[in-house]
Amino acid sequence: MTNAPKPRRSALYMPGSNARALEKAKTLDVDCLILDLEDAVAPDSKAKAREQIVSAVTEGGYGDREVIIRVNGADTPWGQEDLEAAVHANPDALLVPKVNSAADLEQVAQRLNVLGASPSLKVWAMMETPHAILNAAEIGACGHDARVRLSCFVMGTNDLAKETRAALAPGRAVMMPWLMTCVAAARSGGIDVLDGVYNAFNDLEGFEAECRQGVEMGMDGKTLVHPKQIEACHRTFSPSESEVLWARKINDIFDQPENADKGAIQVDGKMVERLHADMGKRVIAIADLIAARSRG
Ligand SMILES: CC(C)(COP(=O)(O)OP(=O)(O)OC[C@H]1O[C@@H](n2cnc3c(N)ncnc32)[C@H](O)[C@@H]1OP(=O)(O)O)[C@@H](O)C(=O)NCCC(=O)NCCSC(=O)C[C@H](O)C(=O)O
Ligand SMILES: [Mg+2]
Repeated sequence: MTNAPKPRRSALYMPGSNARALEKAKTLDVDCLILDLEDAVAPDSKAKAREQIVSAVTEGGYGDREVIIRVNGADTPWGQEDLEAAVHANPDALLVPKVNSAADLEQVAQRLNVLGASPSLKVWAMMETPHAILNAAEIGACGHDARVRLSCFVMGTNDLAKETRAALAPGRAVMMPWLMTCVAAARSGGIDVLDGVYNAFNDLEGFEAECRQGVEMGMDGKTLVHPKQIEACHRTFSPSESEVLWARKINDIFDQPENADKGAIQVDGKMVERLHADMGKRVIAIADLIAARSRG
């Protein structure tokens, strides 16, 4: 089954130890918030960050933003307590770091059931290790197993660079095979996939170029490290007016009775098939959902 369309253009990380950021997030026009207990939090601050995240999520105030808690891995001293706390807080999803295989996600799913997690709680997977890339197909296939709750991949390009020693350079040529493998694996499992972060948050030109690259690759959105990045991210990942007009036009044409028996037609000098109309339906659905938001 494929995820229902949902705007996930932007997913802003913030350290759970940063109370100001957790509060400010309530005012930011962002689709998803990733409240981090993992790499953005120093070991001595893990307990405080966990407490702050639980009380922030329990208190609420994040409106229609999707709230995701990134826990520490099960093999760390904090993983089990993070999972318990996150189940108690009941966000929209848990983000599991450094997933290596489908078995890793199955273990998390079992633990969530033991802890009595709400059926609405989803699981997102960080794709950021060499094993994750090599096992991307089996991890993506978890999208078809409702017990595993998998709904989204998040690319971890910093960890991929660290683990492989590949450069995280402008253009990302050397990362491209891994990124596209994960796009294919996500789609094969019917789930979404978000691009990695752009660390140089003051370089908005470079950031926007990387957003455009993500759109071309088929990413659903991008993970962000700073509020400055939200505007360019939404500008790039939102369907443009001309894309929406085109999508409506070809759907209207295929809906006309005289085209009921046609599989391919000519529109404005282009060959258009029903698969293009289906692609357009997704564009229209995402555009309508963005427009329906009170935050704009
Ligand atoms: C990078 C930062 C440490 C910079 O922080 P700071 O120097 O405080 O920024 P500013 O002074 O410019 O902040 C201006 C205002 O914006 C708020 N702010 C800043 N960042 C955030 C944020 N991420 N979320 C919410 N609000 C934020 C400040 O509070 C200021 O507000 P105000 O008080 O009203 O003036 C910082 O941006 C930061 O911590 N970013 C997130 C870092 C993070 O979470 N990293 C982990 C994920 S990245 C990763 O590793 C992905 C993956 O795993 C991989 O392997 O690639
Ligand atoms: Mg990482």
